[in-house]
Amino acid sequence: MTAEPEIRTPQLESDLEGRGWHRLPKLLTPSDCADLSAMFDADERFRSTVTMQRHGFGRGEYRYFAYPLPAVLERLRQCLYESLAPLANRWAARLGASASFPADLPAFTSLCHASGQVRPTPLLLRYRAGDYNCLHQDLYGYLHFPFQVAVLLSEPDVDFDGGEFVLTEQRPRMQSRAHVVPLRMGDAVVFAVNEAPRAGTRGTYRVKMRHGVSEIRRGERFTLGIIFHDAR
Ligand SMILES: O=C(O)CCC(=O)C(=O)O
Ligand SMILES: [Fe+2]
Repeated sequence: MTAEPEIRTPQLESDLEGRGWHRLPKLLTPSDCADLSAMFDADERFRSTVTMQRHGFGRGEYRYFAYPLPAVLERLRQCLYESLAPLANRWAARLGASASFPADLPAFTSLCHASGQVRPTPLLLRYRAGDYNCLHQDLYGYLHFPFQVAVLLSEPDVDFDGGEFVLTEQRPRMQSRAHVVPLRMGDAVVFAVNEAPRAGTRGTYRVKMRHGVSEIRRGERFTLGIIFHDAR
């Protein structure tokens, strides 16, 4: 991990408000990326494996980590949570939600566990030529943190072609808007899990976000997904 991730709050906040995503360049070093990708075959690290085509989720494979998480992931998850929790609370207030997110991840994890969401959600994804990830949301129960993070672990144009990270914003009474997030190896994207508040001329409205990955045309693409709420 590159020291402590540099999170510039005003930029993060205005990006998430304006378009639902913010890029964190070089969140992980190339050697962290290689170590994490290599973990894909370490069965003892994972609690379950999903073959996406079996569920109509797309094509490719992903694996949910078991607790305890690898040290670099645990540290990153805690540190990102702490940076994002104040904004999560501001969003909850604007969306009229009663949720209040504690300042640190162990406290939020305790809330998840108390409401029956006990299984870890961070995951490793592997795509090969022809694979893709359909637009979706990562909601795993009643409690959900409004942001999640994905870190690209492979290098575009070198390790793979295609495989763009995409997001859509579904806006009330308007056509959906699409985003393609430019990522290099080690870069991360912070994005809204579900609903994002947006300032309109007649007050705040809600935008529904979905994310996915376009088809990989060549090679192999790994991603680390960091979701903060645990699953039922
Ligand atoms: O592979 C990707 O870039 C997207 C992964 C994903 O869906 C996630 O991290 O939740
Ligand atoms: Fe996802």
